[in-house]
Amino acid sequence: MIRGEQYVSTLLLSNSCYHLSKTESYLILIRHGESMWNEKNLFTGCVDVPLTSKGVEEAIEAGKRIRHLPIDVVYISALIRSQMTAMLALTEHHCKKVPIIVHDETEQAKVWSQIYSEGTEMQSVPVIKAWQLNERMYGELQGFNKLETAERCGQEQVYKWRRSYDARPPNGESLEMCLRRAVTYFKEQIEPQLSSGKNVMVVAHANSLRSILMYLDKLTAEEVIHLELSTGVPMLYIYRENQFIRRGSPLASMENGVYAYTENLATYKQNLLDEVLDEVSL
Ligand SMILES: O=C(O)[C@H](O)COP(=O)(O)O
Repeated sequence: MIRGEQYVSTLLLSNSCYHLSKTESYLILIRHGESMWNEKNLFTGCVDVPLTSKGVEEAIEAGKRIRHLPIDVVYISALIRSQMTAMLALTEHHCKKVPIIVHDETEQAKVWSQIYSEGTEMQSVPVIKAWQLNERMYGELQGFNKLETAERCGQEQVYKWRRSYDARPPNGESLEMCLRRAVTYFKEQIEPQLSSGKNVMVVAHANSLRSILMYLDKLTAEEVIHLELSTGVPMLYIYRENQFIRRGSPLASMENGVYAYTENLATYKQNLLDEVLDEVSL
C-alpha cells in the first residue's frame, strides 16, 4: 500500500548513491560463503576457518544480488569467514564505497584508525565487528565430522544438537544461548541503526542468524528446528514502524520483484536506471 507523500521520494544524489526518505530502512542478512570446514563437513562453531574458492564465488554472487540495494553500515562477526564474505560482497556494490573496519577496541585503536578527510569518509561504509554475531560455540564437537559424529552418537542426538532450540552440544552453546548474545546485540546495536533510517547488512553464521531470524519472524522453538540457511544467500527485510517485513531473497540485481516491494525502493531503482541512461547518453 502506498502511503502518499510519506513515501514521496526524498532522494538525494550523493556521489552516485541515493539516500532514501527515512520512513523505512532495509536489512540484508547473509550467511557467510562456504568455509573450508563446511566443505569437509566438520563442526566449526567458533573455530576461525577461511572460505573455500566456492565460498569466495558465493560471496561475490551474493554481492551481485544485492548490488543495487542501499547499504549504510555493515556488521560482521569476529570470524574471518564472515569478514571475507562481507568484503567480497561489497566489491560488487554499485556505490563503490570502501568498506572500512571500525577499530574502537581501545582509545589508541580509535585514534590510530581515524580518518581525517570528510570527503574520503563519505566514500566509505563502516564495518562493525561483533563477537556476539559469531557462530554458536559447538563445544567438544568442534573439529569432528558431522556424519561420523551421527554414526557415533546417533542421528537423533546429533540432529537435536544441531537444530533444536535448547539442546546443548557437549560444553557448547545451545541455540537459546547463542540467541541470548546475538539477539541482545541485534536489539541494542543494530535495531537503533535501522530506526534511525540506516540501511544495514549483517554477515554472520548459520546459527547466529537462525536466532536473529527467530526474533525477526517471531518463530517458536518448534518452528526454528526446520530453519536451515544456505551459505551466501542474501535475505532482505524491510524495517518500517518498528516492524520487520520479510522480503525473501533477491535473485538478481534490479530484480523487479524486489523493487516493487515499496514505493521507496521502486523510486530508488528508477533513479539508478536514470543515472545509467544519463551515463550512456553522455
Ligand atoms: O559451525 C558449523 O559447523 C556450521 O557453520 C553450522 O553448522 P550446523 O549446520 O551444524 O548448525
